[in-house]
Amino acid sequence: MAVLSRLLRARTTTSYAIRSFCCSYSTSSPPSSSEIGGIAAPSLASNTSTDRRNVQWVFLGCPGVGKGTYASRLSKLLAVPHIATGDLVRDELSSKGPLSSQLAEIVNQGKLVPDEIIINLLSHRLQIGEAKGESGFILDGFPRTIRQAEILEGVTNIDLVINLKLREEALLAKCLGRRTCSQCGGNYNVACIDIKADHGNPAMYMPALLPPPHCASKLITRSDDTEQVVKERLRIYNEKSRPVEEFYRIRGKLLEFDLPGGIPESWTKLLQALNLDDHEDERSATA
Ligand SMILES: Nc1ncnc2c1ncn2[C@@H]1O[C@H](COP(=O)(O)OP(=O)(O)O)[C@@H](O)[C@H]1O
Repeated sequence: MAVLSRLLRARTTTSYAIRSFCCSYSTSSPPSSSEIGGIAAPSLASNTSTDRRNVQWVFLGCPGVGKGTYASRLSKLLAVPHIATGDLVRDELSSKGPLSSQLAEIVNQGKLVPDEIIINLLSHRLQIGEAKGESGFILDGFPRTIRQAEILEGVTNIDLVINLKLREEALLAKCLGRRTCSQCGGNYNVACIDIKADHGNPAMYMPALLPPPHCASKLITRSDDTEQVVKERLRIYNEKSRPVEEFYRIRGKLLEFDLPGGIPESWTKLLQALNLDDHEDERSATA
């Protein structure tokens, strides 16, 4: 991981040409896979075997789709770190370090942070993980541009990219409904999405995820979750991040996943799509 973090940094701050990448993150043969709906979903066995490196997955999807929710659940299930670049940016903002005023302005306008800054934050996070003995990762919010995807491809192999999808009309409401408990850090959503079936689209119901009573008076909203800023983030996603889906689609790494409804239903279906449903049963049985 230290090598990965150093290479990431070198790759973006200089014109460093990476000729080879040889460590446990090198180009080992891709994990064995089973075909699901024409998409190669990894078999867990290949990713957890000790003679291979751990999973290296990426989550893509519009703001509000739920990348953080599902990436964090998978990270616990697979025992790999969930690394969200949005969280790294928010940590930097709250640290009041030298970058924070520049970052605040960018984030509060819904714009993307320059690649150099994001890669430095990510490299630093990977180095800390290395020191703690972490291996593998589930990236959430990175890469968000073709350039970031190319930089990542230049330094390591990504096994799988999960593209979470939700109907457009639900995304804004879900962003505006997000709340975090300022004390325990728990994430909730006060929006209840109830879309009727129309024009061949099925109905969709996502209940609110309400906080427990002890968090209810401590809820905060992200400063960039206002209607104007979310609309700008959605516009930027379509302009800069949508092409990243195609980048991975043509490389045969993209798993498209339409969220069918609320978390219990979507989680079960996501595990099935990833061939991980047996694994969760085993975990609960041995817990
Ligand atoms: N990979 C990235 N490249 C550039 N900016 C980023 C990246 N990841 C996060 N950011 C910045 O952090 C903000 C919050 O990111 P995130 O929490 O992932 O938001 P979202 O809910 O829009 O997916 C983004 O709007 C952007 O300003």
